[in-house]
Amino acid sequence: MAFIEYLRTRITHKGIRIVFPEGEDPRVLWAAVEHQKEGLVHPIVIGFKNEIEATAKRENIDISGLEIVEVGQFEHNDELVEKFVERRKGKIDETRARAQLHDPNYLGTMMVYAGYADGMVSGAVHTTGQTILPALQIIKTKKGVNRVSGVFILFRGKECYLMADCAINTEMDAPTLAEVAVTTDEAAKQFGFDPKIAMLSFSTKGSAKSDTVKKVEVATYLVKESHPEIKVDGELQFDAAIDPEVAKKKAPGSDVAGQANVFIFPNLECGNIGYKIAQRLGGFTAIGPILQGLNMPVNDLSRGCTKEETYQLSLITAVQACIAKDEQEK
Ligand SMILES: CC(C)(COP(=O)(O)OP(=O)(O)OC[C@H]1O[C@@H](n2cnc3c(N)ncnc32)[C@H](O)[C@@H]1OP(=O)(O)O)[C@@H](O)C(=O)NCCC(=O)NCCS
Ligand SMILES: CC(=O)OP(=O)(O)O
Repeated sequence: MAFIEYLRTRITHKGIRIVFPEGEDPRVLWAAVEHQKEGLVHPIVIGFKNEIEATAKRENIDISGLEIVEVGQFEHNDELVEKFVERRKGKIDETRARAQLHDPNYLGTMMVYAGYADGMVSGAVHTTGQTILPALQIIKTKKGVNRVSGVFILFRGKECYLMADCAINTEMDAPTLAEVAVTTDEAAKQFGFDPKIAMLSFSTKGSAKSDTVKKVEVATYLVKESHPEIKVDGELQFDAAIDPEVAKKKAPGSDVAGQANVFIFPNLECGNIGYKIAQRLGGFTAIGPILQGLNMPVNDLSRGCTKEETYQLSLITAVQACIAKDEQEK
């Protein structure tokens, strides 16, 4: 089954509400309306009604019946202000909280936090920092997770891979890198993969020596030690990770090299550049960055995303919301 079809089968709860804070953007509006037509996910768009209507008219999108929340007009705004101040415990006062809720990303994030939406997708217009900072401050990390990171799912025909961290952590030491591997393993399993994780480097099994190679080697050790059940190996170059013939030469005996489907990059430069090369030169569809380690599903888009990628990321967000509901019900 194609990956997107598979995702649709994972929407196991009715009426999952996904909020889109960038309702004026044509890609976002198209994705929201696709959900409305399909009926699997209930979209809520944030934005100025007249601008949303103008986009709809220009792009010939039928928005009749679409739920629109105007910034500053949300009927539960006072409750959101109160909950925002309470959550930030002394870091924000009522006046600033009220003003910040005019930022659609803060409004959308607070709607998720307060239970008026089950997940949020933004970032088609805003930078990653603008999109995710409200989630880091308000939704916060899950118990046991120190750093949120961003994973991409890349697919081309039947080929499907995960790559992380492509989005968030500008500085990563060995324990952070190990945590990215562990949370990506969990995400991969949630989306139906049998993860085999390559901890990437410019060196394979000690072929080069440097502090950054050592960092990846230590991170691999930390994952193996803390989670012996995870299939992980490193440090590996990309060719040794993906090509069985190269793996035989560079990493003989490895049960991951040559067959990896999850790639953990040593730093954010590699991660962000790497996924974009696969997308732009390799012809892969890239869905993400999917934020891992947050308490509730909030996901970012690249400003270069297509309308289809926007729709696909919101489908993933809805699957994460279903998983969260299942966990709550346990
Ligand atoms: C994510 C990012 C915006 C965070 O900004 P920052 O200035 O480092 O954030 P701060 O250190 O001021 O922390 C702000 C809050 O977020 C939390 N935080 C920051 N990074 C976090 C992370 N990776 N995981 C969890 N929480 C995090 C902090 O604990 C802090 O919470 P608090 O206010 O409750 O104490 C920043 O790291 C960034 O811009 N990353 C690169 C994003 C990017 O452009 N990627 C490329 C395109 S995808
Ligand atoms: C994920 C990412 O790179 O986002 P943007 O292209 O918006 O910077």
